Amino acid sequence: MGIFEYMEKYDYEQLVFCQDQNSGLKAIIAIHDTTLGPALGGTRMWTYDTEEEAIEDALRLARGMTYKAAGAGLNLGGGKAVIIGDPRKDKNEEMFRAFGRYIQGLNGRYITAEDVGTTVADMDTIHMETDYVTGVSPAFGSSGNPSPVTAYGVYRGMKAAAKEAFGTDDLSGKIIAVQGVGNVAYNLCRHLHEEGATLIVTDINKDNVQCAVDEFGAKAVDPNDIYSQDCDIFAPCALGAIINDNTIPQLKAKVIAGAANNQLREERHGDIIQEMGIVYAPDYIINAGGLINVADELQGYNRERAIKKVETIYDTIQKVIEISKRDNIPTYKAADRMCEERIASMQRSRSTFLQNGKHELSRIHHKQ
Ligand SMILES: NC(=O)c1ccc[n+]([C@@H]2O[C@H](COP(=O)([O-])OP(=O)(O)OC[C@H]3O[C@@H](n4cnc5c(N)ncnc54)[C@H](O)[C@@H]3O)[C@@H](O)[C@H]2O)c1
Ligand SMILES: CC(C)C[C@H](N)C(=O)O
Repeated sequence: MGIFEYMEKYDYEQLVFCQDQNSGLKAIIAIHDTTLGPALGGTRMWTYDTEEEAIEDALRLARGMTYKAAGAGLNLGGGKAVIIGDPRKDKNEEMFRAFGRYIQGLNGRYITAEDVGTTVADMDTIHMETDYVTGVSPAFGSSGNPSPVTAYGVYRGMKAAAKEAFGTDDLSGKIIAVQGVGNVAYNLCRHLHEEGATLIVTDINKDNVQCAVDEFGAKAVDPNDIYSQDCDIFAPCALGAIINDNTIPQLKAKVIAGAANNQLREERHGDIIQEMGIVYAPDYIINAGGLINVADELQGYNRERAIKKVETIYDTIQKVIEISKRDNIPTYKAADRMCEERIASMQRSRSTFLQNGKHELSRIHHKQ
């Protein structure tokens, strides 16, 4: 499919290519929809095999952010950036400063933050060139690393999903299988351990696994065995597309609630797990805590206010479950419906003339 054809299919607004020979910057910024506000989404740095793969990733992730912001009740649109390169080898100051200038050139239509392969330090470098960046160091009055807040949101959403499946949101005594013990899941495991849950963990990084074993008394299993564990809740916190034809028959959990983006390989996998009676907490609803946290910076960061908003992920998951029951549709579809309705209602909202607004006549009036 051609790029314009793909953009038309999902109604993307803009795709920006950024190149800087000196630093080696090759970046793509995708802006999906700014109906609700400026497009906020992280910058991913990854060794894409082809340029097409990088474009596709930027476009797909940008659209995901439109839904994430709409579902979280934020006045933000969806965008995402990708930098082609190896985050362990190819980073340099000039690259992120050149990238910052490209973001500045968009004049606030796109605001960036961390994603896979980028860090708070990278955001600080971008911040040298533009204010349209969040997740900057707390030293600048910003919110820093979003992962612990994402984890708290996942914990809250997991409790709401557990309430639906087990009649109680108390996770003490529940057996929870966690896939990937990275930045988000480490913090999630801490909340679950403190509440008295029993943890089963896996990761391809042995140090991360050992950490969870030592600190939270977790049982470690091989990466391929995580799906078939006898557990109450499965928390995917590593990769996307892990709910698929191969893994679904292995699942014993009654709840799927984790941080990973794009958990369903295909939509039909969401239909299958619904039919199996599994309560699925849609990924972009349950993992919106990091976005909510960085978005708070736009009003002057207040951690208490951000955390209060992240807590409402519990209510949002409950709302999605209600829509799913009301309309007799799987939870992933219910979440999409809820977000699309919010965006559509803002698109329909009447455009009233404002004397101090952006209309040509308003400007004439002010000049007088
Ligand atoms: N960091 C955030 O604030 C945030 C926000 C929203 C969504 N997410 C999503 O949550 C997920 C985790 O994010 P993170 O920031 O913790 O990333 P991370 O890279 O810190 O952690 C991911 C972990 O998964 C492990 N892993 C990779 N492949 C694996 C496999 N096959 N089996 C088992 N473990 C494997 C990695 O070794 C790593 O420890 C990602 O999908 C990310 O897109 C993160
Ligand atoms: C804005 C960021 C915190 C975005 C985050 N990487 C996410 O996927 O939600």
